[in-house]
Amino acid sequence: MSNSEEAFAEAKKVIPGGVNSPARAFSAVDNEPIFIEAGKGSKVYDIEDNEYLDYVGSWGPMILGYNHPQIVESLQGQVKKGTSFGAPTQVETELAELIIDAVDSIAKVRMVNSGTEATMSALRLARGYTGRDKIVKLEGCYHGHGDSLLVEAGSGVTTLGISGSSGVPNDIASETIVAPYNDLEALEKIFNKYQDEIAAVILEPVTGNMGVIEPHDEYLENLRKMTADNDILLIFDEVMTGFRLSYGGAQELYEVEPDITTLGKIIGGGLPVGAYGGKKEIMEYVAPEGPVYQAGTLSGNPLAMKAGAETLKLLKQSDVYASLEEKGAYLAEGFRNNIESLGIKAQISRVGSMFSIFFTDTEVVDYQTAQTSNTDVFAAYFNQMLKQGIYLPPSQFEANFISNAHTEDELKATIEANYLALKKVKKLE
Ligand SMILES: Cc1ncc(COP(=O)(O)O)c(C=O)c1O
Ligand SMILES: N[C@H](C=O)CCC(=O)O
Repeated sequence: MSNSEEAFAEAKKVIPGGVNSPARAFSAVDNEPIFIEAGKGSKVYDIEDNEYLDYVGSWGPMILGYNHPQIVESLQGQVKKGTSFGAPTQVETELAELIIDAVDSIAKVRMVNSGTEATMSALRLARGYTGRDKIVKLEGCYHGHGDSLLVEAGSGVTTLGISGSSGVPNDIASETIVAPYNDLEALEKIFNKYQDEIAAVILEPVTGNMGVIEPHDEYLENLRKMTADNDILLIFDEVMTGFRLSYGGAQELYEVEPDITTLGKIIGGGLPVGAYGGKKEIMEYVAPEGPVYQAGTLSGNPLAMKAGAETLKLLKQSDVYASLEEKGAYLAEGFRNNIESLGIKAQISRVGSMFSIFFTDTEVVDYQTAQTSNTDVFAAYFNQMLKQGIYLPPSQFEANFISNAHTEDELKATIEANYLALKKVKKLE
């Protein structure tokens, strides 16, 4: 047994499935998780000190790479002062100001501890503000594990083929209406049927949790118009895309402003965090200013705020987004050349530094088409990459992330590994 196998066996005795989040389980790729000891830049090291070039990035937060010296230093400074007070600190205001400065649609923002809390709270706020109960979510989008949002969810729910409804009261699930991504006609029908009952539409503006899928041209603009025309709030879940696709997130990239935005991942610099923000008149509904209650013992935790603020300051000062776009384009072109020269049924989907490979020749535009990808081929591909020391998310229905720490040589090595892995899996098609 390897050290990771032993560690996994031990973990399974005391933790359900041996993992604290199902997405880490490796069961969809017929393998077992690697136990990580450390990370530095673009690399992670397992408990046997094997080195992996990493494209998981802690599922998104590590845009600057692991263990960035300035973030580590700022955390050390904060640890010495104290790790939690349950009282206001100035660093909460600092991070809020950085977010508001970056994201035009946010006038006020409330910090929470995870992306799940952010989306749950955003829904409660939308319901409290509009006085309506129904929510529209899009198939294959994942917004964390809140009751209202597990219906037809992506990420681990799709990876593990879980229905999403076990343990969720019918009365709650029935308030969620599901529509396909990239399909305005379906939404129009829903709006006509439930016109005065829908509080909000929530979506990942660019999806990552059914693999990366880009919105069709003008999809987000038209969605904005349709929701406004029907007095329905538009919630962009930018937990993954916020500060990832550009400093102002997907909404800056596509020039569409939602009413409420949810954030997480990058804004905590690798510590547990979430946030939701939006227009002033909507955010004024949040307690103690307004009637919508939401709270948290560790909300605005000074360590998370410090790491987040330091990360945003580093991102703001640099040309990181231009560089990530270049790296993403280089990697995607290399992968596409490999696919073409080997004649494999696969496609690369990429926006900025988020990308996925789908093993299908059907154009992937939504949840149904994402599911045409051959997950057996994906599993074999994943394992071939891992053997070559490339650590990818262990699921077809996740996004890969490039960080600012990835070098040109590392990207080149990844393209070479991709060629060899594709060559090996070709016979499985
Ligand atoms: C788009 C999106 N929303 C919400 C979440 C939930 O965030 P968390 O895992 O921090 O609860 C995630 C990731 O898990 C996500 O990718
Ligand atoms: N897809 C999820 C978030 O983006 C993966 C993280 C998790 O649920 O553990």
